[in-house]
Amino acid sequence: MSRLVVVSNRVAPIDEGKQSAGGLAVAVLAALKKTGGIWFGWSGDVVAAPPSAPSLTPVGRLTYATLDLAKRDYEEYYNGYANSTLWPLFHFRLGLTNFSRRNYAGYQRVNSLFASKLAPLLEPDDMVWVHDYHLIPFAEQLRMIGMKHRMGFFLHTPFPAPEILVALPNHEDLVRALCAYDVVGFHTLCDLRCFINYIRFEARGTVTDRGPGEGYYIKAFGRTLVARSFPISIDTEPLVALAAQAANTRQTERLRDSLVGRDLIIGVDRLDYSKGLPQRFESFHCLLENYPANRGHVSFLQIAPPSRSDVPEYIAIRKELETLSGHINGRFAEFDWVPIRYLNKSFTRRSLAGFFRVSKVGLVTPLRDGMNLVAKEYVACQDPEDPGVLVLSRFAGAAEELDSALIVNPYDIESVADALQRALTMPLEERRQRHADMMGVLRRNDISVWRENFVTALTRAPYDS
Ligand SMILES: O=P(O)(O)OC[C@H]1O[C@H](O[C@H]2O[C@H](CO)[C@@H](O)[C@H](O)[C@H]2O)[C@H](O)[C@@H](O)[C@@H]1O
Ligand SMILES: O=c1ccn([C@@H]2O[C@H](COP(=O)(O)OP(=O)(O)O)[C@@H](O)[C@H]2O)c(=O)[nH]1
Repeated sequence: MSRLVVVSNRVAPIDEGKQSAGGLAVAVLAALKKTGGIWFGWSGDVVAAPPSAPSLTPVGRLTYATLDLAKRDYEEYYNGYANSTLWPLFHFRLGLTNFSRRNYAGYQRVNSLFASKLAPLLEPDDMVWVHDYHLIPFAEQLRMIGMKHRMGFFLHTPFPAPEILVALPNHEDLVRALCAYDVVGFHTLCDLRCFINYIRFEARGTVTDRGPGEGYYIKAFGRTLVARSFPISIDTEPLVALAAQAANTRQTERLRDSLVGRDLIIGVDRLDYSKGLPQRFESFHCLLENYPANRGHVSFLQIAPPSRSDVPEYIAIRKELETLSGHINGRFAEFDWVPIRYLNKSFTRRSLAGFFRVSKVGLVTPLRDGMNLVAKEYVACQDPEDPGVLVLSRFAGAAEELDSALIVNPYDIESVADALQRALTMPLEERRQRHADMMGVLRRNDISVWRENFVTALTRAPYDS
């Protein structure tokens, strides 16, 4: 069997005890732990003079190969083109999308640099699996320096509708670069459809259906590849076990004690404008206004670790949420009850598992999200005898599979408040049924299935390199 070489911008913290707030790192680590191989990417450090060779750290059957970024690369590639151009555009936020030629050049430069550093580590039989929008040109760059491996790409964000993508000055170059892979994977059928439509109507390529669940053959820009949806998931059974243990840890007990019998609504998200946090806070406000019996009886815990804190839009959303939570707490708090507990810090998976377990409602309301693993984790952490209810945005990739959640439109503040009220008062039998349906989904499609489906597709894909 070929060795798997995974390439992503974010590599999970090498100290596994540390929390890694970000679904890609969580999911890729879970997938790679089983197969072994190399995980290549940015170390997370920004330094004046990056060393020329990657630093190699073997951990069991897995070797981490990481590179530091120079300040200029961090600004132009990561903060710039990846997170100020592609991220907002791929989340359908044209109004927040900034484009500069300088950042685009930085993006290409880092992709080329990373490809040149990975090439010497590759063995002839390796399969290369590249992740996410930071690294779209990676395969093209590897092929330019003569690498002939099978190469797959998985996009962890949504793929935008072609009408939005064409606003990007270099959209054609970007999609041409995607076509340098042998397999291109998306979370949902909706993302896949957007890609197919671009190929058909903008790139004038051909698209052939491979049959149910198998995706499409794409012929475009002189190459043949497979495009398909592979909904990412969680390591379901270990998380179920962790949550059962975490139900009685000291920390979980402290949270439970602090509630003194009140119901808890929980949200856990990187502090990102795609997560719909201001609208979520407004919906909780609306719940307290429209259903006053909840005042003094329901608390909302929002965990929001800061993310991409050098990008101006992320600074702005942080300020906005501070104002909003202060306003809502000022309006409703009592001497013995604070409606919103808003925390800008991250927690370990174990802590989160316990917090999810004691929460009556999991509130996951992004305006757009590739998948949203928190939605799946919340469900897996419930007590099947007395489960909480997931309230889930229709715009999270997870909604395609978790249709037994209460599905909401996060822009419709009042209807989210209604869904919260319904969740808080839902009869036990209905909660159990919805939970069992969703657990069925999470057991059928866990992280191993995601990895195996992708790797199998890559092994069998047309290979014209
Ligand atoms: O690496 P950062 O800039 O700190 O950001 C963290 C990650 O955020 C994004 O995660 C996405 O991947 C998840 C797993 O597939 C998915 O559930 C979620 O909907 C996405 O937002 C980003 O795509 C990753 O590259 C980042 O590492
Ligand atoms: O304090 C935190 C907050 C989040 N996470 C994890 O970070 C991931 C977030 O992934 P998701 O797909 O929900 O969103 P992303 O941040 O990747 O956009 C999930 O596995 C969370 O459990 C964590 O470990 N600690």
